[in-house]
Amino acid sequence: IAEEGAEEQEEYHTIMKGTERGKGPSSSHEFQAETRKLLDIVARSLYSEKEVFIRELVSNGSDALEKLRYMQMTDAEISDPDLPLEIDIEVDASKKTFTIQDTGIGMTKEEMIEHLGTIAKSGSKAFLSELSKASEASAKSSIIGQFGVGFYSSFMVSDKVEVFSKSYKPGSVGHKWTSDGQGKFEISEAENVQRGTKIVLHLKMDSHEFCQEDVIKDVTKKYSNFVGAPIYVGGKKANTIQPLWMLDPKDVTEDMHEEFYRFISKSYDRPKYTLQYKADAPLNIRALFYVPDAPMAWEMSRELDAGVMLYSRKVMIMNQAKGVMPKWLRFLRGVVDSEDIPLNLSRELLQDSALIRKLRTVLTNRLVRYFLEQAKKDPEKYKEFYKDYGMYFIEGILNTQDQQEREDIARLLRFESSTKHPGETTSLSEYAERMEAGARTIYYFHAPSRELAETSPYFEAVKEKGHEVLFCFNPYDELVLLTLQQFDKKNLRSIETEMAADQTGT
Ligand SMILES: Nc1nc(Cl)c2cnn(Cc3ccc(Br)cc3F)c2n1
Repeated sequence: IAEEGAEEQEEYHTIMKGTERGKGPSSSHEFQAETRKLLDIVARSLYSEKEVFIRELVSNGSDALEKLRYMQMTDAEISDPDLPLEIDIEVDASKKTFTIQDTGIGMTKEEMIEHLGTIAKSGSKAFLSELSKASEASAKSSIIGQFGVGFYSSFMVSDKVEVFSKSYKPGSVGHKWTSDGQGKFEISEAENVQRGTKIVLHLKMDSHEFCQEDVIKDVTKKYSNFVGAPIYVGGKKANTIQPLWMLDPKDVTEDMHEEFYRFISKSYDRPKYTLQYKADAPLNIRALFYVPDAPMAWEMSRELDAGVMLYSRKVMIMNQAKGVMPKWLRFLRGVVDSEDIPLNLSRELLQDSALIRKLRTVLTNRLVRYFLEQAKKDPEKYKEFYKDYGMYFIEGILNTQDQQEREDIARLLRFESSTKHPGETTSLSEYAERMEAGARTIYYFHAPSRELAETSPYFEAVKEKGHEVLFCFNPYDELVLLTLQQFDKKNLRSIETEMAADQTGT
C-alpha cells in the first residue's frame, strides 16, 4: 500500500487547446509611424534584460483578469462564465515557441488595433520623454498603466508573434493578429478562440532559452510570484505566495508574516519588527517592512541583498531597489508596491527620479515615526533593538546634510545618562523634557567607561551645577552629537569644551 504521506503528484492543469485557427480573409495593415519607433526602441533592449518580456506579458494577462473580475462583480454579461480565471504558459522546444494565454477580458478586433496604436502614440511620447531622463516619471495614462508597452517586448525575443483574442462580451468573434514586428500586421477572424488572449512567440535564434520550461518557471517565480491569478507553467502552478502587502493588515497573522519574511529574506530567523503601511495620496503605496531579528554582522560592510523589493501592482520591478530607502535603512527587508511607478522603471531612473525621491521621503518619515512609537510602547525591546541597529541611525545622521532630517533621526538615538542607572538609556527628547525652563544646553561627555566618566574632575564640576550629562562610550556617539550640534533649539555641548571655556574664561 502506497505510503500515506507520499507527496501526491501535483495534477497537470491547463486551459490551452491549441485548436485556434485563422478563418476567412485577412486584412493587412501598416504600423503607424510612432508604433515602429516604439517597437525598435523596445526591441533595441530598452529593458535591461530580455527575460522581462515574460513579466510584461504576465502583467498584461493579470490586468486582463482583474478587469474581468471587476466586470463579474458589476454582473455584466460574461461569455464562458465557468472558464477559470488563470494564466497558462507552455513552451515547445521542438517548435521553439513560447505561448502565454489568459482567460481575461480579451480584445475585439478594434481594441487589438486601437490598443497597439494608442500604446504607440502615448507610449512612445511618454517613453521618449522618460528615456530623456529629464522628465518626472511619466504620468500614468489609463492604457500605459494597464497594458503598457509591455506587449512590444515580445519582439525582443521573437521574429513572429501570433495573437488570438476574443472579447468577454457575449457573441464576440475571435480574431487572429500576426506580425514580424517589422512594420506590418495581418488581422483575420479566427475560430476556436476562448475568451481572453493567447500570444504565441516564435523565438529568435538568440532567444531559444525561452523555450525551456525550467527557465520560464524560474523567471515567472522571480517577477510574478505574487500576481493575484494562478499562473500555470507546463501545467504546474508556478506562483504560490500571497501578496501579503495587499491584504488588510488585520487579516495577516504573525505566522503569515514569519513565512513571508523568511521567503523574501532567505533566512530562518523571525522579524523583530513588522510594519505594514498603506497610503493613497500623494502617492499610492502598499508597503511591508521587516526588521531582521539580528543584523547580519557583515551587513554593515557589504551591500549584499540590501534593500527592499520594488513592485508595481503585484508585479516586481526590481528586487534590490537601492534608492527607494535611504542608505541608513538598508537593514530593512520587505516590499514597496506603488501603482504610480511605471513597470519599466530603469535603475538609472530609480536614482534620480523626483517620484522616487518623494516615495523615499514618505517612507522614511513613516519608519522614523514607527520606531518612535515602538520605543514608547516597549522601551526594553527598543533598547535591545537599538544595541543592534543604533549604528545605522548614527550613520544616517552623519550622512544627512539637512538639520531637520538629522534631528528627526536623532529622536531615535539612546544614551546612558548621569540621571539614570548604569545600563539604562534615555533619549534627547527625554533629556530636554527634564531641563529647567529656559535652560539652553544639553551636556554630553565622551569617556571609555561609566566609571572613568564619573570619576573625572570635568564630570564632578558639571554635576555640582546640577546638570544632567549624557555619556558617550564610543567615538561614534560623540561624533554624532558633535555633528548634530543642536536638538530642539538646545545646544549640544561636550563638557570638555565647557571646562576648557571656564579655564580660559572665554
Ligand atoms: N493579455 C492582454 N489582454 C488584454 Cl485585454 C489586452 C489589451 N491590450 N493588450 C496588449 C496588446 C495589445 C494589442 C495586441 Br495585438 C496584443 C496585446 F497583448 C492586452 N493584453
